[in-house]
Amino acid sequence: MTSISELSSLQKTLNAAIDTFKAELAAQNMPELSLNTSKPHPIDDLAFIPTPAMFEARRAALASLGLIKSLIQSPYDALTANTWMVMEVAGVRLTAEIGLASILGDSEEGLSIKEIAEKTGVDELKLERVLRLLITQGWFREPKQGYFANNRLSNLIKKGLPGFHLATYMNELFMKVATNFPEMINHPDPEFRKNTDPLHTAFQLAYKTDISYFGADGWLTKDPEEAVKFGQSMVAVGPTSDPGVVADFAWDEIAKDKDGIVDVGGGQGSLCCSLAAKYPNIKKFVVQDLPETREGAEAYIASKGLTGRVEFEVQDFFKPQQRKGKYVYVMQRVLHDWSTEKGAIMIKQIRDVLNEDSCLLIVDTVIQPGVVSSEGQDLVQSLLKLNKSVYQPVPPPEFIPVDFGEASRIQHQINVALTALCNSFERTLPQLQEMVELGGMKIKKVNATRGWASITEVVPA
Ligand SMILES: C[S@@+](CC[C@H](N)C(=O)[O-])C[C@H]1O[C@@H](n2cnc3c(N)ncnc32)[C@H](O)[C@@H]1O
Repeated sequence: MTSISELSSLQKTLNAAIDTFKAELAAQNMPELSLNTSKPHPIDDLAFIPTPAMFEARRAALASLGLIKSLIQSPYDALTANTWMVMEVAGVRLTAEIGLASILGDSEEGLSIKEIAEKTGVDELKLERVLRLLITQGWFREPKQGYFANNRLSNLIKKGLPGFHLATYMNELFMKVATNFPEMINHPDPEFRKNTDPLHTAFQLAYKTDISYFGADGWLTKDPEEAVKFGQSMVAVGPTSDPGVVADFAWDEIAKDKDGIVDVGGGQGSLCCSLAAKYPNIKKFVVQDLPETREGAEAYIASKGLTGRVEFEVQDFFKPQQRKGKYVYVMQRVLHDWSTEKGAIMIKQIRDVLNEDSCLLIVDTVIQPGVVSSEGQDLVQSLLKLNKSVYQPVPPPEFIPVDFGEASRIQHQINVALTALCNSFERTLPQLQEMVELGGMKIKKVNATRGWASITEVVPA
């Protein structure tokens, strides 16, 4: 592998990906993309689902762009930029907390830093420094010197929008936890290092507590306000995977002649609400979670106008499952919070109520390795072969890692974030298999979706 062929190959993949992306925009009569406007683009709609070709072109473009950046950038500059990346994360939280995006609204000319300072009460010179840093990373824009306006990214963190919860609660939680993460992994006590329970994590170190974050006696249970904020943040993670989960699986077929869908550990019910809106023939949706989630879930379900069709019920997923019948049980982003042994106990509770008319779906990411394929396939050929209606991922082109590198960043970020928060993790396929088998079940099929989640069909062993 010479560096010149690597760069040329990535450039070719990038060009093919961008050509496809532009052609898909044009085919859908969508406007050109721009970061120099306060207007959102139609593809920014949280419910937007790209065509399979557009989705794959975006993955390939992000993967090649990420690698081209690493190839071209001075490695020492990359190290230096990484050192202070944390200030960008802090800067996004600051702008969300002071409501800057809401203040700027959809003004194209923006507001002067003086007006912004008056409206937010924040020192203008300090804020200007933060904004200029954020602009280098695509947040906000400076239409004329000293004036700042929203763009497609900053629009997402307006108060009341899901992105606001990511940029505030989730941002702060993981900023704190991240500070102690190296100490967790490389703890002076070897017993702490080896421990895989949720009581030996960066969370306890950072928050100086001896309770776990999740669980019946955990941090969220003891603080209902915190539980509501966490629930809102989980809803906010949804748009990165929900549209694909809803669109890329035959939910109406699997739920046909069944009593309904039971979302075990379903949080505020965002998945059930999205499914209820798309599949009117599915009879009933039940969101099961801990008692402290009820208030937030019922408010969320009501806000979607789905009270009655989607109902909340209390169910501890470590205790025997109360719903016995012809149900499709779903566990989304739940097993990844627990060790393999605990996950197997949760799976066993479902297995105990399964009959020939019911089934279990696990919705979680399946972690792929970062290995670079030496026999990558030409992206143009792969895109030409894509089925237009049923989503199937394309194989990685030459020099693009199996996990599509930058395009799988969120999966890997959450994988490490889970380790830091509760000593759990996203699973590779063999790791998922191990947990499912320990729970007395076996994997029937793994279905890819346009997003980071896979839908794994699991049946009794
Ligand atoms: C990471 S969130 C996932 C929520 C939802 N499934 C989603 O995809 O947005 C994990 C959920 O598990 C719930 N949970 C934690 N321990 C539980 C238990 N013992 N029984 C039932 N739910 C529990 C939490 O309240 C939280 O809503």
